[in-house]
Amino acid sequence: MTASTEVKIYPKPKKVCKAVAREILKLTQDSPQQRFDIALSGGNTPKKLFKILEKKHKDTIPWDRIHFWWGDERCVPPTSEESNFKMANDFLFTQVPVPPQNIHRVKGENPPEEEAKRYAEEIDSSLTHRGEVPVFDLIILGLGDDGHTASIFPNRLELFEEKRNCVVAQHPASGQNRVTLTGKVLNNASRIFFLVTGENKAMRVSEIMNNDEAAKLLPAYYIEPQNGSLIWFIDEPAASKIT
Ligand SMILES: O=C1O[C@H](COP(=O)(O)O)[C@@H](O)[C@H](O)[C@H]1O
Repeated sequence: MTASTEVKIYPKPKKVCKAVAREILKLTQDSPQQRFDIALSGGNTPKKLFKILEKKHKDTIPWDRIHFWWGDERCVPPTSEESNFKMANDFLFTQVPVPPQNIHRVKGENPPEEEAKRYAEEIDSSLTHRGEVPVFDLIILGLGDDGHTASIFPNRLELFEEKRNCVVAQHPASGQNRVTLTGKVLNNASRIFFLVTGENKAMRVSEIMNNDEAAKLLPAYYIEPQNGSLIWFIDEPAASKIT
């Protein structure tokens, strides 16, 4: 964790998600006329965020200017309960006026390697670049219990040196294929928000925040935007072991 990293702690997951939703509103309103590219995280944590975006900001966020992407996706059909797209579709895209052409999903039903290549090309042809690396305006990340982020797992730390935008990675326990952005794309974002809630994340959060030796094995520790900002939005249970 560097000195420029901000850490915001809230009593409950709902407050965490309300704060992130307000930031998204502000960021998108502050860039009038421009498109705004957001990469979403998967897993369970963003569900509350999607509900709040719909409930509180349906009429105020300029949905037509936001393009939605994913930091990672499970290689499953879009109808699967495990699909990160399905979660966002059920709780956000079917509830707010996002133009369908602004939704850039990873096609989890395609052969994984082909899809990683196709998604990398779609990113390259749609986003602006800094150097040769695409720039997301905002990437929202989660933290797995094992310290993974996006689908960069602890056994794949070399993905922070990878030259491609996207690769296929396997979940270490289930072997499930995932398509994930690589470290160079994550760390080239203009902003990264970590959204972390729950006591089960407390140990990993404390290792990262305290710069413990153990953190060096955790992919989330290597999230450090080179030309952007990093904010951790955490609830009190997840922050409870920070010393
Ligand atoms: O597998 C995944 O896990 C992480 C964390 O998920 P959560 O359920 O603990 O919120 C998530 O950020 C990642 O995108 C996802 O595919």
